[in-house]
Amino acid sequence: MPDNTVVFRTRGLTKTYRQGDVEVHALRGVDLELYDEEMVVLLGASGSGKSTLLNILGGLDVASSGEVEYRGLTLSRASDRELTRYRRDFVGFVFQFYNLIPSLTARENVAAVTEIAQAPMAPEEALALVGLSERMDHFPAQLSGGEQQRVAIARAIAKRPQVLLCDEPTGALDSATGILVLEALEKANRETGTTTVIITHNAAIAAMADRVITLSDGMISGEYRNPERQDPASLSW
Ligand SMILES: Nc1ncnc2c1ncn2[C@@H]1O[C@H](COP(=O)(O)OP(=O)(O)OP(=O)(O)O)[C@@H](O)[C@H]1O
Repeated sequence: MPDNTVVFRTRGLTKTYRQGDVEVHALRGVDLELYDEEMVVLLGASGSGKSTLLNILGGLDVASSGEVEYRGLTLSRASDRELTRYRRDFVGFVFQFYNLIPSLTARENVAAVTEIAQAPMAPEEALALVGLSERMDHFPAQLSGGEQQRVAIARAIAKRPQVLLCDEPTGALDSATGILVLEALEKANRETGTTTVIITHNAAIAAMADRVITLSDGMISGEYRNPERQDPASLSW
């Protein structure tokens, strides 16, 4: 169960992209708390700023103004070197496209990360957690899209990250396959206690979260807590 320890706190977060003379205000003052072990779904229309926010939380990008803290570490004032260490030690990422290395098996794709982590799971344990014990020696081209995404989840969780940031993890999948991927994320969150953020424009996914945050035009426009989390198997879209 999530507790009330704050993991992330943002204050007045903005991000402005400049393209020639045009300024795009991707984030326009985001104040947010994320708590230890919780499962958050971040909903919003295309262009609302979801990926921008996730990338700043994950130390892949920096804000234009405002503050972001991760357990007391001020990411908004961290050096590139500190951000690299933060990402390596604390953050797992899952993206819409799986970014697996085609010449390595599922097990080897996961091992490529666990070899450089401090106290990782065995690749076999991470792959079992996402239901892929029978597919460990397959190459990405021999796996379905949903299986490849589950390998990507195994790779992200095998280093036991404190936070798991998922950007449209089911965006490239049909609904039945997407649900298997969400089940893998649900199980990983439940069994490892990793604070998990899933961004999506698919409102049906919100029911599996502890808490749902909505972004519109670069600002938080809504937030609520589900009385209980729905099993992803019961979702449909
Ligand atoms: N590198 C960039 N340069 C310029 N503008 C950008 C850049 N990245 C994002 N933007 C713009 O910032 C705004 C927010 O983009 P962002 O990708 O965060 O939205 P999103 O909610 O994740 O959208 P989607 O669901 O389509 O991925 C959009 O208007 C986008 O065009």
